[in-house]
Formats: sequence, structure tokens, C-alpha cells
Amino acid sequence: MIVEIHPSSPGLSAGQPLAGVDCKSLTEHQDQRGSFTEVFQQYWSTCLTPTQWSLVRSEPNVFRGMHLHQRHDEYFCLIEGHCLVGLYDARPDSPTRNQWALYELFGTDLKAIVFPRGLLHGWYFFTPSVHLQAVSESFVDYGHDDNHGCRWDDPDLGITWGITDPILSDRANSFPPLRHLLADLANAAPSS
Ligand SMILES: Cc1cn([C@H]2C[C@H](O)[C@@H](COP(=O)(O)OP(=O)(O)O[C@H]3O[C@H](C)C(=O)[C@H](O)[C@H]3O)O2)c(=O)[nH]c1=O
Repeated sequence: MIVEIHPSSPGLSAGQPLAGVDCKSLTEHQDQRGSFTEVFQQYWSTCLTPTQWSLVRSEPNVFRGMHLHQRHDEYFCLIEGHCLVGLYDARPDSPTRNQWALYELFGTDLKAIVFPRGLLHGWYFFTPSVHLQAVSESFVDYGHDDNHGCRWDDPDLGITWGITDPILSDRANSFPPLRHLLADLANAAPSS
């Protein structure tokens, strides 16, 4: 596992490697025509079996998240631009429970991050950016009942984003604090 912050961003901290998270460097094959890069292979040993791929464009200073899904695993690959990917481990049975990790990504240095269900996740874009996202359960199936969230700037997350006033969706603007989300999930969990 790799947790990376680029040396050009000394104010940021990388956090801790989280159990089950992969950050894979991709190989860009360049020639006189341009380049060719494999962005996903089924034989890579990640947690993800994708059922939906999406392409997302983001404006500068946009923050998407923090979201949490209990049923599906996820993939993120920045194609163009510069962004941060933050993860917080909310899995009750995880060895890295309540820890976080921050990745700084550049479209000029392609990497794919794959992470399992149960991790809060969010992405912040410094510049106009394009990324690929894949999930193991389609939006039409998970959208209504497995699309949880909490405030991106909740101090209890501990994530050192280094940003102050990002552009959020209306929904993300009204997300609850982390402790409320965790209490709701615990109350909804089937008792053993
Ligand atoms: C996720 C999704 C969205 N949409 C539509 C629904 C809205 O009209 C629009 C924007 O959706 P949303 O505001 O949910 O997008 P994000 O806030 O960027 O959410 C995404 O980024 C965060 C960090 C996540 O974890 C979500 O799961 C993820 O997909 O696209 C679709 O048509 N299909 C989809 O799969």
C-alpha cells in the first residue's frame, strides 16, 4: 500500500495506509502519436469487480463527498488535472478503523486508487479536472439507500485537506457530522 503526498505540497500530511486500499501506478506507453495506458485490469488483485464506469469533469475548488457506501467498492483515476483523494476508515471491524489517508494525484502521473466499501471518501480538485470512477454496484441500485455522507471538514475525520471554502453540492452542504453518521449506521446495523 502506498499513501502519497507530493513533495511540492509540504503542508499536507498523508495519514496512514488503510487496510484493503490499493494505489497503483499506471504505465503510460508514449510514442510519436501520444500515449496508451491501461487503467484497469481484472487480474490486478484489487477488491473491485466493476459494474459501472463514469467520467466526471470538475471545476477548480470543487469538493465531492464525503460519501460512504456499505455495499460497493470503488475506483478513482484522475485523467487530467490535480486533486486530493481523502479516505476515512469507518468499518467497525477494520484494523485501521478511524484512521485516514490522503492522496495527491496529478493527471501527468497516472495512478488508480481502489478502495473497499465502508470507507468515507471525498475528492477535491485544485484545477479543471477529469477523472474516471468505477463502482461494484450500479447507481440505479445503490443510489437510494446506500449513499451516506458526512461533512467534509468535520474535525473528527482528522484529514488535513489544507483547503478552506470549497464548492459543494447542496446535498453535501447539508451532510451531518461524522459522529451522527456513525451513530445512524450503528443503529441501522443488524444486531448479531
Ligand atoms: C453517482 C452518480 C450520479 N449520477 C447523477 C446524479 C446527479 O444528477 C449527478 C451528480 O451526482 P452526485 O451529486 O451524487 O455526484 P458526486 O457528489 O460527484 O458523487 C460522486 O462522488 C462521491 C465522492 C461519491 O462517493 C459518489 O458515490 C460519487 O459517485 O450525476 C448518475 O447519473 N450516476 C451516478 O453514478
